[in-house]
Amino acid sequence: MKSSKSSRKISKNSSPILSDQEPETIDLISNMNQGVSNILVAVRCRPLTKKEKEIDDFKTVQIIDGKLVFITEPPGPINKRLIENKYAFDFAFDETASQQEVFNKTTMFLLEGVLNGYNATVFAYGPTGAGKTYTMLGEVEKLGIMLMSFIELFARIEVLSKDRNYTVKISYLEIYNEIVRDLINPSSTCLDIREDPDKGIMVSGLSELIASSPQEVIDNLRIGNKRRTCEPTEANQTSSRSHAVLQIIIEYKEKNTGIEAEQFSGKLSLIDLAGSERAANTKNRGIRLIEGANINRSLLALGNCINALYEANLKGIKSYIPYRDSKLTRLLKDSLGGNCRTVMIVCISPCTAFYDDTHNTLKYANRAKNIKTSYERNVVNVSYHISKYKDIINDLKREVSELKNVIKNKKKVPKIEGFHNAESYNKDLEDHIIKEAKNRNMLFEAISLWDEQQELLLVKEFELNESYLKNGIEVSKSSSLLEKVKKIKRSIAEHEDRISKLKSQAEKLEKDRNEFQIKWENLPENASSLLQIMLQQHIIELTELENEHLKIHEKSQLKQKDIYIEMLQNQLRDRIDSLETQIALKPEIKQEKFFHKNIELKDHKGQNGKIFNFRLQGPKGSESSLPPVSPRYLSTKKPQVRESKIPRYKQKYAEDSSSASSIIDFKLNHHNSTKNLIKNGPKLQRKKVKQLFVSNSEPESTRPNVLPKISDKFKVSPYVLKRDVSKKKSFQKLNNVKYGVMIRGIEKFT
Ligand SMILES: Nc1ncnc2c1ncn2[C@@H]1O[C@H](COP(=O)(O)OP(=O)(O)OP(=O)(O)O)[C@@H](O)[C@H]1O
Repeated sequence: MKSSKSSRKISKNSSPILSDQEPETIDLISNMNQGVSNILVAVRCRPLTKKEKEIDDFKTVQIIDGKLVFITEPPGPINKRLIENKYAFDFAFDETASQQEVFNKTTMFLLEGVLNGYNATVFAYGPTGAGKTYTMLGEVEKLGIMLMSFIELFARIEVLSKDRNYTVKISYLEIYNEIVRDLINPSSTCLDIREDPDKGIMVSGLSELIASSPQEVIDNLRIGNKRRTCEPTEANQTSSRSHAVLQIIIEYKEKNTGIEAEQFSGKLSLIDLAGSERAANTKNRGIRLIEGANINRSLLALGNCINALYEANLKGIKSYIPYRDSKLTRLLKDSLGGNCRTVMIVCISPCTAFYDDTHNTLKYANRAKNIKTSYERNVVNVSYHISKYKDIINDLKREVSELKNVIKNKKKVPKIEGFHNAESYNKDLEDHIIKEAKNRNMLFEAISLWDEQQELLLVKEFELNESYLKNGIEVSKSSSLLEKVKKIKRSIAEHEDRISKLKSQAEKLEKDRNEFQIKWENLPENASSLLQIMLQQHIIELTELENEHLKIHEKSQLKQKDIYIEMLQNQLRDRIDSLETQIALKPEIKQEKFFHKNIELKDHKGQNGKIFNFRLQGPKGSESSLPPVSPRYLSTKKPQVRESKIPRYKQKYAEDSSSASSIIDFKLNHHNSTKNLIKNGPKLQRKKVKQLFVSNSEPESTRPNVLPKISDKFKVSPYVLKRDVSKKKSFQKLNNVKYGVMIRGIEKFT
């Protein structure tokens, strides 16, 4: 099925719905239809809750004239006087605005477009607990925009069905921790976002439900919402931790036009974004903190796209919009910049505690006001209707006359010696440029996908580790996660395969490119310099492309590092909690000594050294239930080893010896808990790991007595492999300890 797009504006006069609208909405719609603006930004301020009123009933937000928002910084110990800022928006709703009023002014006018083959998006943005879910989904007696849209759409379809055959499809997904999940059919996990040349942005494998009544949709939405990831946070008891995207696809064909009728399709995307939040406010830890980081990252990416669209608009140029920076922005690509009308409902709270978030949100929204994009109708071309032939013939005529002009101009070019050769070289070079650009694009795309999978792998492994911590030896609870991890690893391997093929293709193309210059040696100077310029320009473009990609790649690498650091912090926190519990339970263990030691393990050539931190044990007796660390952290990541003549742990000890950490000075024994894990734990672990303990024979004074630094990724695991006695002995000798440890993959010790 091929598609074509035709630009057509909805004329104000032909719009039956305009008569239903408030006068100010009519102007805004008319502006949008004329391309004066493409995004409508409305602010909605929720009332103070009962609890908030009890603490402090000062309101930081005042709404004036339905458009102006005044925000007042609450007086504090430093700022005694009130500082006020003012912002103007298309609409500003105060706490008294009803759900119906918000719907009528912000969403109702989009429905006509959607029923006529245009795209529209409404998203609620704002800090956690500011009223996004209330606005989009609503409550039992106070239906939100999603449900009201359905009721209104079906009512209109009933009227329009006299002349048209309509099909309504819905999909409902969430983006949680950068993973796309189907909320209607949850069996399909980790969906991929793709760009289809015909259909535009699409989520492969996402289920689409054909709906015949609003009730059916409402029922499905309710079920979907129960599956949505919600957790209580400090700021909101039922905080949505994911971005929920409901898409309504409306397809229609005119009746009585036979099979040649065009099929139009309009899409309404209704999005309840997860709350923007500051970690300090929410006091989130562990997985919540990672969620928060992911939420903020995707909202930041959304902000960056909005900024880039704004800048492009200001300069009147087409520039790079970083849609690829997050799943959310990739999904919203055709809902922000392209063929779409967008409404942003900015939810804020007047509560003093929200002041900073509210102000930042208003600044963010203020930028979004000025975006302008192009608005086109979607036409799926079943077979062009006879009435469209005229347009096509006119287009073809224009093309023929342009081509004629090109030929005429070419004839005017003076003949120069060697020009014929130059033309054929020119053609070869052009073909080559196209090939090389395609190859680079595919390579960068493959690397981006690889990056995404790596990020996903980190998140999943973290979840797996959390699951071990929570469920201990219950393998079944982790088995689906293990499956996912395996699947992701397979996908990473496939991407790596593809990347290596594309890289060798790129190398070959680069070689061909260098050979071109040799061929041009016999050409007249002006012809060869023309070709040189073309080649240089091509190289510059490739470099730009590469730089752009590198930026994206670097961001992803940083993101991976962030996730990794979060994981380690979390593990460390758990371990400290556990230690503290131990201490509380067994005060007598405080007397004993227990310490960490960094040991560098090298391969048989004395290279590829890895530093591992081993827990060195004092006398037996006390037991610890310290949480295990995923074996992956030992095996897959290469630690950065700093070059130094003094052994690292001694260096570190020398630096830190004065700041002794009391926690590490306690004697703790992992032996029993680890033995249990090995005995009862997942097969995988049983096979791979066994813990050996190293008795201390170091003089007391050289013991490192500080916690390992977070960034030293590989210091924390206590897992080592079973190996033969001779190797253990050589390790003992080397490290001056009684028992040695070995890691799989390291053949010998030096
Ligand atoms: N306009 C409003 N009128 C009355 N109550 C509201 C309004 N907006 C929000 N609330 C109430 O405020 C609370 C928080 O709202 P909501 O859950 O919609 O916030 P949110 O922005 O979706 O938060 P999160 O991002 O954490 O999911 C809810 O109890 C909701 O009922």
